[in-house]
Amino acid sequence: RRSSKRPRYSGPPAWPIVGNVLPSRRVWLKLAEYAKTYGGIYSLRILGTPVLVLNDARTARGLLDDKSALYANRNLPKMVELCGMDRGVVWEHDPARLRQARKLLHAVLQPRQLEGYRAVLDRHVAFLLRNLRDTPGDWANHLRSVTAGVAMQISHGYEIINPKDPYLEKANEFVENFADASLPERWLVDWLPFLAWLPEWLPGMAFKRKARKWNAHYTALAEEGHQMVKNELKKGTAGPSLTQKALTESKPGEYTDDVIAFTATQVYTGGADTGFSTLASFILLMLEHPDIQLRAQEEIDRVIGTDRLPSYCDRESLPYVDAIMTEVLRLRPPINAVTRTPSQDDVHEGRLIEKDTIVIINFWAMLHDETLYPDPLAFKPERWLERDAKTRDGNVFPLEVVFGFGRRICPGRHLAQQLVFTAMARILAMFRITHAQDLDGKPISPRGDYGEGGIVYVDSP
Ligand code: HEM
Repeated sequence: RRSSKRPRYSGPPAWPIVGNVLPSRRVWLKLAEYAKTYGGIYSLRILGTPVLVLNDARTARGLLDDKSALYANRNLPKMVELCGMDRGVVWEHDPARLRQARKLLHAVLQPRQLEGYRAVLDRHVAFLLRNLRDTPGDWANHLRSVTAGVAMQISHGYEIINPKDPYLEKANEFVENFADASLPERWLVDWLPFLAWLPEWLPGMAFKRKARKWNAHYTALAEEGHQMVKNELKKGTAGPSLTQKALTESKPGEYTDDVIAFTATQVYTGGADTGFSTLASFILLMLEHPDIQLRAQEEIDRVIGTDRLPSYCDRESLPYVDAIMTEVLRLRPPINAVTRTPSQDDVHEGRLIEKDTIVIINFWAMLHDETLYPDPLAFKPERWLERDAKTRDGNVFPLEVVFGFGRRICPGRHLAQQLVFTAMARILAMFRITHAQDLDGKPISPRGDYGEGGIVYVDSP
């Protein structure tokens, strides 16, 4: 494998055989720390697998935007494959199926198409406001419901009325399984794929039984959702959705049933928790920064008045609220890192990047780069009102970074901004976010612990 004489990117020293050892918790922090010594792009080797880490947005663009075809794949973790979770979008590795899936998502999630869902979005945000008014202590669940509700409405036209809805519970179970299966540090089989060939009855093979169970669960969920829309179409009651559009408006053979079913299911995977994570971070940050909250409320009162609620169309006239959204996503990106892999050997800046290298895109490091954002751990929306020459550069503006790069850029980025902006602006217009109080009248601080998975959200509000 090491036959080429071309130099490779250097990186931290590695142990023989095992190579570099990374922490199992918050690996992006360690990777960002290494960047201080080894720069915006450096290499690691883990159990013989070459790994390249991208820590700065300009370097990432040079690879992922400029050579987008070469870096369009994600390396497929063996556990994800065993679970059949490579069907859909995120881990889809069949180029023809991926093309269909991305085209379908684009057909529904591009800004012009989203206008058709504006009323759906406003209705779900209205439920959110009502729920927050009635039971504010349950704010995290209410935030979860709004993002889940919008995602399901768009994927299947499915209206969640009851939070204990059995289809929603199944979808949530899938999201958990999906996040678990995607964590490479959890599964030895990701690093030693031959384990997948050993019989299931051997000790240490529990992962195979789990994979079989999760595979069946995912298949049943995708088929159930798909069948539900087909039945509604037969009855003439199907509302607009990605599945309805694909089944009724596409040319024959444009999308297979299988691609439609799994792509629709991944709208929920991609959209529900990322939106929840962002809104939960927003609530916690507003609680910590009452001065910023007040300034945003003053802006809303001045620009919108009190006769109506702000909407997405007001984004340009509410620059401070917009800046809050940007800064929440910069400081607490819901996805801290993702991976890609080159489909063949590449030479970049005179250095060899071998085919099948795991390329880690470390969004966290990019969004906390102190040369771009001084005092990077502080929440300062005003950075985005007075953007200097460095941060005015679209290459490094957080909303151009946090949704990824190249061919696998987040297809839900327009929907995400519409939903998150509308919810933030309306919450600010309607409520003052303050600490709950205990029986003695003392303020209770939420713990606000962030989880560890692929999507990082507040586990214990
Ligand atoms: C604040 C909200 C969101 C953030 C920060 C976010 C961020 C991301 C990122 C970083 C990626 C990986 C991009 C890459 O590899 O370069 C991604 C992929 C994806 N996102 Fe989002 N996302 C958000 C909301 C959504 C929504 C609302 C949807 C669906 C409606 C969605 C659907 C997807 C899908 C399906 C993928 C996989 C695309 C692929 O692999 O080709 N996301 N997102």
